[in-house]
Amino acid sequence: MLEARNLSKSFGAVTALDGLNLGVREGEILCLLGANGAGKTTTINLFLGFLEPSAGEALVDGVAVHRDPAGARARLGYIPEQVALYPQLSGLENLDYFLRLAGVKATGAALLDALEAAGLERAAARRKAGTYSKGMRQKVGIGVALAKKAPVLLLDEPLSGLDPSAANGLCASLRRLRDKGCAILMATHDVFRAKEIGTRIGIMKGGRLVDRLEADTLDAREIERIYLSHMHDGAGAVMHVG
Ligand SMILES: Nc1ncnc2c1ncn2[C@@H]1O[C@H](COP(=O)(O)OP(=O)(O)OP(=O)(O)O)[C@@H](O)[C@H]1O
Repeated sequence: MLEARNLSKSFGAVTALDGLNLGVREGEILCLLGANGAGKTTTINLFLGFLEPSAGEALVDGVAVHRDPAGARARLGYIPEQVALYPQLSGLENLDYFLRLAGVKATGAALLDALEAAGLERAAARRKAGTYSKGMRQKVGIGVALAKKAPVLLLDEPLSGLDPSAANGLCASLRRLRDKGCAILMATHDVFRAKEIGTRIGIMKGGRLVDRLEADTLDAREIERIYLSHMHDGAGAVMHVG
């Protein structure tokens, strides 16, 4: 559903992404770990069509993003680190607005169902979004993806700043989406949550994918040890699992 083929991006002299190859299938969660500046957000922005690749291509459900950004975006749900909502509108009205922008028609009942499935209670859905916590704003973002029936979900550091209960709730929503067949790519700094929900984990460094791990073959401490070994040595690509 998601594929990067030799995907590269430079900003002037800075190589943000250097020949990235990765794929995410239906029902998989790929978690990207990496230090600040490793290229995680650049990867997500290339899939979203917010950036043009310098070389290679990003594909969403077989659609090359740089050739058909609107077609690719129609298949995507996106949760940035801070979900921006219109503060004067309720969560329900925000959802309605974003879906109309995406050209998706849904009844009020379907919108409330999507928000409820994303974990936002009905009473809260009718409150102004200006009163929402970060976790509640993210639930509206998940609600958009659910109502759009987006087959692919991109998340950029969605866990940072969430309290443990909100983080648990988000992870539960992501697992449900995965079980329904959604392909999910998530950039995160949280090794332990990556182990908990990831099917696979990619470790990025200096714009390159330097390792790929199968999450269920390693425990969180081993993943952290491997991650730190990459951060602390100057070695190139080492593949622990296919
Ligand atoms: N618009 C831009 N102009 C110039 N350089 C950029 C731009 N966007 C990203 N970069 C550079 O590209 C590199 C990769 O940045 P990116 O934001 O993708 O990293 P990241 O892994 O998401 O980091 P973080 O964990 O801090 O979010 C960094 O060196 C960054 O400074």
